Amino acid sequence: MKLAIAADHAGYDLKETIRYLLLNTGHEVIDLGTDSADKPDDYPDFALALGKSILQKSAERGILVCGSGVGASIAANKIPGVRAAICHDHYSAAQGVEHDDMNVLVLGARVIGLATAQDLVTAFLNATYSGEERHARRLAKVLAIEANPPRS
Ligand SMILES: O=C(CO)[C@H](O)[C@H](O)[C@H](O)COP(=O)(O)O
Repeated sequence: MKLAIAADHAGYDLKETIRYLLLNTGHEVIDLGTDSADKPDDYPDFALALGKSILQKSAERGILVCGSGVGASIAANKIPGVRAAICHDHYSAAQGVEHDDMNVLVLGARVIGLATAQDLVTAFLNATYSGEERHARRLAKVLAIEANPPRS
């Protein structure tokens, strides 16, 4: 699969490990930074770059890493067309795709270990959106909110 991956300084080490794992399992990976754990930077910059790669279809799905996964999730979900979720368990990483058409998996590098991260990435990548009527109906409602968000 064609994937984009990005992290801030707090997620850099996990991002690099996952990137090599993905390359070793035959995926095409666009690395959108950051390039160091030592230089503090800002997660919204990487969430934006990754979100753009999804919107522009340079990547089918994305993996985003920050310290907790919270900030990156918040930032990524501001981008129309991005459906990002922080996951800590296998069920959510798979079901988020199957039911909700999640296209960005967000990981908290200061929260989960490598084995869990690997399991979540595998669950995310092996899952496909079911498109069943009830899920399509709910997703259409999500997209309607995105297209016309309440302003007050
Ligand atoms: O976890 C995060 C946001 O939810 C990000 O990794 C932040 O950048 C985190 O706050 C980094 O903290 P630091 O003290 O600047 O390393």
